[in-house]
Amino acid sequence: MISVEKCKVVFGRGTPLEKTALNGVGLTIDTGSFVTVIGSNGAGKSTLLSVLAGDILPSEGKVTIGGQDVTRKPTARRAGLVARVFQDPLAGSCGPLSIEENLALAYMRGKRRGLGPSLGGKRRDYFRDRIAALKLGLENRMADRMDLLSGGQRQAVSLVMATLSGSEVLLLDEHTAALDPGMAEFIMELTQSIVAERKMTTMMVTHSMRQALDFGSRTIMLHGGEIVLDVAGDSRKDMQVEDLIAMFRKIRGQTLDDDALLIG
Ligand SMILES: Nc1ncnc2c1ncn2[C@@H]1O[C@H](COP(=O)(O)OP(=O)(O)OP(=O)(O)O)[C@@H](O)[C@H]1O
Repeated sequence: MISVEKCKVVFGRGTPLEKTALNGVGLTIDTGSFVTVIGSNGAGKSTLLSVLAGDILPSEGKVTIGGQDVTRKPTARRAGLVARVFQDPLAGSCGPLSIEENLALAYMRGKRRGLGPSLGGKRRDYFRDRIAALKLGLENRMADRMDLLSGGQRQAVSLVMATLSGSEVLLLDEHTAALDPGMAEFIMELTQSIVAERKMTTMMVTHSMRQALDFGSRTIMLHGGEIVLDVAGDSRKDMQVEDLIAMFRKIRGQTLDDDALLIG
């Protein structure tokens, strides 16, 4: 289970540019559930994922993952618990290293051993099998540098990487936004099968209302660093994109002029 209690993140505190990115966010996510996160630009979505990943430590509040208090633990100390896939296919993997080396690094996340044992024969076969399962032909390119792959291929490998260290939490930060529609669809299918198979607790940030409703079982909306909407169950099942926008307007009492929210 993930638990976020009264989390506050303020950037540039005490300066003219001070910005409260998260304003006392509270959230509990059951183990194995898939939550989609929407909200206009600057709402605090990436900041929330960063707080869960440990890239940003909140100034107030508490974060618990799988019963462990990780509030003050930086990324490296929760690496075995949380995996993240970014919008930019170049982020989250190492371009100059081969596919195989990237997989080995991902496998070692959160473990206290050198890289050597992770590239032994058995492990190599396992990595190759996992990449072959993508059906992109990348199993024949295991020694190729990651930066030779297309954006979609790289996101597919990144998703496999996210599953290798046994992390229980998967954070997806607009991970299909930079892909063409066909590849985005493929990556979402892959995401769903990985999440279902590995039973990872998943949070997916998206600007697509369609994606937000089509995937997962719960949708939260952030605005101004606060959760302004949290829908699941029957009230979400028959919800349409238009309903979501109407709810947003009702809650905030303002018009929604962010076209990005309507995409998809
Ligand atoms: N490192 C930082 N330094 C200063 N301000 C920041 C920093 N990171 C984020 N912010 C600000 O905090 C607010 C929340 O940013 P965040 O990236 O979480 O929004 P978001 O909902 O992910 O937006 P987008 O959809 O545009 O990616 C924004 O006003 C942003 O400019």
